[in-house]
Amino acid sequence: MTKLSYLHEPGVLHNLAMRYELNEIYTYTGNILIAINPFQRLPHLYDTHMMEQYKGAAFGELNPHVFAVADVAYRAMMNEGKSNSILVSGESGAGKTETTKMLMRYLAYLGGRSGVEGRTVEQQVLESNPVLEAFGNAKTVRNNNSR
Ligand SMILES: Nc1ncnc2c1ncn2[C@@H]1O[C@H](COP(=O)(O)OP(=O)(O)OP(=O)(O)O)[C@@H](O)[C@H]1O
Repeated sequence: MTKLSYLHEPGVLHNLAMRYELNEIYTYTGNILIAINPFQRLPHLYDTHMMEQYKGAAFGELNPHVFAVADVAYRAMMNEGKSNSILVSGESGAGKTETTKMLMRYLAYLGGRSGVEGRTVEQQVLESNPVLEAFGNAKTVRNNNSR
C-alpha cells in the first residue's frame, strides 16, 4: 500500500477493493496487515502447504498473510528471548476471532511437537476453541459468533 503513487483514501480503498475481488484478502501497509473479511471459506489460504511456505520466509517476500505476521513475532521471540504481542483490532464481525484462530494455528504449528496420546499441541490448542466459544460467544445482529 505504501508504494501507491497517490496515498489518499480513494486510492487506498480502490486498491483494497481490487485485491478483494481476486480473493486477496490480505494487504500490507508498511508492516501492518490489513485483513478484509471474505465471508466465505478460503481453505487454500490456510493449508499446511501455506504454513510450510511462510515458515522462516522474510517478511514481505511472499504475499501478505496472517502467517507472515505470526512468523515475525515467533522468530523475534525466539531470537531475542522476549515476549511478543500481536494486536488484532477491528469492529464487530470484522474477523478478529477467525484471524486469531489462524495466528494460534500457525504458532502451534511452529512450536508444536507430537504430544500426549499421539495428538499434537496444534490439535489440542485448536480443539479447545469450540469449548471456549460455547461458553464465551453469542449471536448478535452483527455476528453469528460474537465474542
Ligand atoms: N478469514 C476468514 N475466512 C473465512 N471467514 C471469515 C474470516 N474472517 C471472518 N470470517 C467470517 O466472519 C464471521 C465473523 O468473524 P469473527 O467472529 O472473527 O469477527 P470478530 O471481529 O471476532 O467479531 P466480534 O468482535 O463480534 O467477536 C466468522 O464467523 C466467519 O464466518
